[in-house]
Amino acid sequence: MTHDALVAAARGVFEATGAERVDPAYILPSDIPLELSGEAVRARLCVFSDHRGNEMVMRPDLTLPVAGQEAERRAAGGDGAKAYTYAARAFRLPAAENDPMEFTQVGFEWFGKDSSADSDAEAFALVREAVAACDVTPAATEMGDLSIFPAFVDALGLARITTDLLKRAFRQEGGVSDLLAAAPEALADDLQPVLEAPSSKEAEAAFLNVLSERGIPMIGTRSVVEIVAGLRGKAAVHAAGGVPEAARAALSDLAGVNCPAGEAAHVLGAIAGKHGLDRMSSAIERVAKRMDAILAAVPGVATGARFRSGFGRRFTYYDGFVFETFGQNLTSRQPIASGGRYDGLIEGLSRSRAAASGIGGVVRPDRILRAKGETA
Ligand SMILES: N[C@@H](Cc1c[nH]c[nH+]1)C(=O)O
Repeated sequence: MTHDALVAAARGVFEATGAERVDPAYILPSDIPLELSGEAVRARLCVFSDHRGNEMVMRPDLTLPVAGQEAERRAAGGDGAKAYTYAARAFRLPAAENDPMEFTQVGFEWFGKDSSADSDAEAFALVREAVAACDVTPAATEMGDLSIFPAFVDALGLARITTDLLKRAFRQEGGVSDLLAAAPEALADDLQPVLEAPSSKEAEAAFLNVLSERGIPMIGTRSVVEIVAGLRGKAAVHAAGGVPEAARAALSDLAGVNCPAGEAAHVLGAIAGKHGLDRMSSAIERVAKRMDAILAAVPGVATGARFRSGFGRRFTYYDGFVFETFGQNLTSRQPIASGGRYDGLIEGLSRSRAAASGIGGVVRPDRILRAKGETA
């Protein structure tokens, strides 16, 4: 199959569901993709300045601009369940040397459907149908659920500031282990003005000042806003006595979960039981129901599918079920298909003027070609 034939095959699967075809804005103001991309994608955004000097980004995926349109539509009074589909170009600096900077994603986004284990499974199965239509055999599948960690943290009954800091740390690769590795220490004296600043703007200015006095350039992919929020959070947790030992033990058990997907609910349930976290049961039940529904819809997926508790941070809009499917001849950073749930995104993008559940998925025909050992 050629690249065009793969696009047509995948598109046929998504259009057969009756979803509406869309091709939203190519160019977005940089703040939204910067805020909603995980560190791995943020470092790969194609950024430029427009004629007024505003920082803009070529869309790194289709979920963001499609959800942006939907947020506008709902904020203007639109409602109901909506399904969209696209076969469209997206832009990212390459994840591996042989990845293109501009590529096609064929996918769909559903808004306002009920958020349930069954609709999670339905979305996953639809992506797998598109993969099958491309005549490629998946080599492996990874799954995760970004609602599990916050649910564990809530069940621990910690101080609000500690809860917030842990949830924020979870969004960053290695963030939780950094936090749990050692009790948070008091911050260096020269950072006191950052902590004492009356507003976050002044705290950010104070932080930049410390960097320039220490002669440290501002590099890396974390924004000043995030760094300052992290520093202030850490200091507050330190003042509150750090993360209690029992919570550390529960969270480090959770962080280690990496098991066959079919065993995930059992493994999570055992950890919750061991640490006396009864309030976890509904989140874990959903993992169990979802897996049953996936196994029923996609026979054979059980072999080679894994569940990892830390999986799924390429975009920070994800807040529930997430998955990636892999093929041959590609690295672990190059899924041929991926997707997930983002029930909070419409509310965030519309600044709380609207709310709707969301879930979607894509296939990458260029990578499928490579997985099949063919060239474009
Ligand atoms: N936009 C995601 C895939 C996705 C679509 N909908 C939900 N997730 C990506 O590019 O990886």
